Formats: sequence, structure tokens, C-alpha cells
Amino acid sequence: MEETQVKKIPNATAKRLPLYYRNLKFLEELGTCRINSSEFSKLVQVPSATIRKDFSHFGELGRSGYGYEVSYLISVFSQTLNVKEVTKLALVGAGNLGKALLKNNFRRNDDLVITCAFDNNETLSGTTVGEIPIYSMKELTQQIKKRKIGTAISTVPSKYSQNAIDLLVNSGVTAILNFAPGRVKVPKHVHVHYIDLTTELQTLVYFNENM
Ligand SMILES: NC(=O)c1ccc[n+]([C@@H]2O[C@H](COP(=O)([O-])OP(=O)(O)OC[C@H]3O[C@@H](n4cnc5c(N)ncnc54)[C@H](O)[C@@H]3O)[C@@H](O)[C@H]2O)c1
Repeated sequence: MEETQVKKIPNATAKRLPLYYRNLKFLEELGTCRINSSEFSKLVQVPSATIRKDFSHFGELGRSGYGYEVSYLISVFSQTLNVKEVTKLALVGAGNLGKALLKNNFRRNDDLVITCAFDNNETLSGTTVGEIPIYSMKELTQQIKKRKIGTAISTVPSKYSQNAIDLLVNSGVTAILNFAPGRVKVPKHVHVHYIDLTTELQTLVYFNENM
């Protein structure tokens, strides 16, 4: 996100920020993407002119006639309030590598957390790794939507990963970290990053032997 030009915020505005933030998170939970100042005014019980004035201290946050993007307001206000936005992730393919990632669960990074996993091996469904539940693939769409997850990790072997990734994409996931080397097809709005440990190691060995 671009740095927003924030001037010194008046105390009265700063005091209202937590109220705005709490209600924006509430709107986000409801799936509201955009809101104008008069709608927001009814929710927070602050005059819309005050809201517009308050928001103006953070630069150009919205457009007249269009309103404000809820997610953008949240990201700007969370910086000022120093609130950490946690990215919730899903994992598909709870095999050897998948379980290792679930056990680790980015414990050194508070901003990333795997909250659920999926596997087509029915014997894994209903089990947990630490506190992370493993669901069957039949439950994937419902869980991803309910948890509002946009980013997933796939540790499904290449041979089967297209199926798993199609289901993720059809459930609303737009960013995927794929540990299987086989290339998958996704729509343009979806980003896939590949982590190929074999290639990384071969490159390392090459440099070790030739440099
Ligand atoms: N294990 C490692 O150290 C390691 C390291 C680097 C890369 N990889 C790559 O990661 C991938 C997984 O490796 P692994 O060792 O964990 O394999 P694994 O066989 O232990 O696990 C794969 C899991 O995927 C599940 N699965 C298969 N098809 C599925 C589908 N269509 N939908 C949902 N789940 C499905 C299986 O039930 C299984 O639990 C491979 O492509 C491998 O090359 C593994």
C-alpha cells in the first residue's frame, strides 16, 4: 500500500478513530465493500460532516459520489492505530510437507496464520494438527467463504494440484503458494507462486561447485 500523507491529527479525530475502525471491521465482516459518509454516519452516530472532516486528515480517502472503500479505510486507520492486520491462510494437502507447515504455522510471524487445512484423504477429515482443523475437500468452499480467506498454500502433489487449485479459485482464493513444481492454470486475477526446493538446491550445488 502507498504511504498515505497523514498530517497531525486533531485530538478529537484521534479519539473517534477506534470507533470508526471497529465499525469498519464490522462492515467488512458483513461483506460491505464500499460506504458513503451518510451511511457510515447512521452506523457510528457521528454527523457525516464530522466524518468527512475526520477522514480528510488522512489525505484523499474516497471520491465524491463514490464513497469510501472499506478495506482501504481499515488499512489506513490500522496504521495510525498500530493495529496489526492478520492474514488468515488455508492449506490444501495435509501430507508430509503440509503437516510440517501446519505444525510450524509461521510462529515467528504474528501477521500470518494458517487457520484451516483440507485434504481429500477422508481419514484426515475431523483431525487436527495443533489447533488447526483438517476438513474434507467437500467442506472447502463453505469454510473458505465463512473465514473470508483469500490466500492459500498448496502442498498437493503436481499430479492432483490442478483439481485442488481449481476448487480454491472457485471458492474465492486469489493468491496461492504452490509447493508442487507442476504448473497450474489459473484465471488472470489469481497469483500463483511456486516454491521448488529441488531447483533451489540444484542452483545452490551448482554455485558451490562452480564459483
Ligand atoms: N515432503 C517434502 O519435504 C517436500 C519438499 C519439497 C516439495 N515437496 C512437494 O510437495 C508436494 C507434497 O509432498 P508431500 O511429501 O507432502 O506428499 P504427501 O503424499 O505426503 O502429501 C500429499 C497430500 O495431498 C493430499 N492430496 C492428494 N490429492 C489431493 C487433492 N486433489 N485434493 C486435496 N488433497 C489431495 C494427499 O491425501 C496427501 O495427504 C509434492 O509435490 C512434493 O514434490 C515436498
